[in-house]
Amino acid sequence: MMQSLSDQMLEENRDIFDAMVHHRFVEDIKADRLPVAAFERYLVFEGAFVDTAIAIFAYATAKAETMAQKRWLIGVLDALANQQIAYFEKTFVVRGIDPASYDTSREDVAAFRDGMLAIARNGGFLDTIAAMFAAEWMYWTWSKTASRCTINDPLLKEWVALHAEPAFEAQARWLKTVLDEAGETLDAAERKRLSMIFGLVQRLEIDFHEAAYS
Ligand SMILES: Cc1ncc(C[n+]2csc(CCO)c2C)c(N)n1
Repeated sequence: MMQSLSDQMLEENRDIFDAMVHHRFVEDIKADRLPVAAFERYLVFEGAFVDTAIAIFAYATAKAETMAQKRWLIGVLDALANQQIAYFEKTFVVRGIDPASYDTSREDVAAFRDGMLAIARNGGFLDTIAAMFAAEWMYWTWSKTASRCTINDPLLKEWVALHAEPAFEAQARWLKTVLDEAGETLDAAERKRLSMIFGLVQRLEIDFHEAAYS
């Protein structure tokens, strides 16, 4: 039997995926030593990215092939706008963070945003699904481990818990299933191209998470 497309993507990009799930940002969270300044910088960059994710999933919704896919993606959009964005609105108030005083146009942060947006705007439906599978499978993987660690900052603990919970797992698994079903009828070149998107996203993610430190 042919290997599933998602397994092929994970296998071909194992080194870069492992580098991201063991990034110092992740290791610092697991050891409960993420510097406050790094967390707050990350929160501003990440809040801006969640706004971008709404645009990415809106492109995916427009390009979806079936009504079942559109219905699922509209659910994702609802969760982004009403749960994820709400988390940032609350967090910025509680911590007295002014997002306008941070530079979200810096190169590493912009490269992630523009790279993800370009895939969604210029690519086909599966390109966006591959990119978001890369982003979400990676978050779910490290958050599952980190959620079992002691995290003293309640807002950081909440953010990690959000990505370890069943609703987020279901979202990551949905992306995986879409890829695996489509992958059965794709030729080797197309499967390779989608796998390379997975790798590109991990590289952009590594730089994005490094940006929290400077
Ligand atoms: C930098 C960065 N990369 C990946 C995720 C994972 N993630 C969590 S929610 C969401 C969008 C739709 O569910 C994505 C991609 C993140 N939050 N931030």
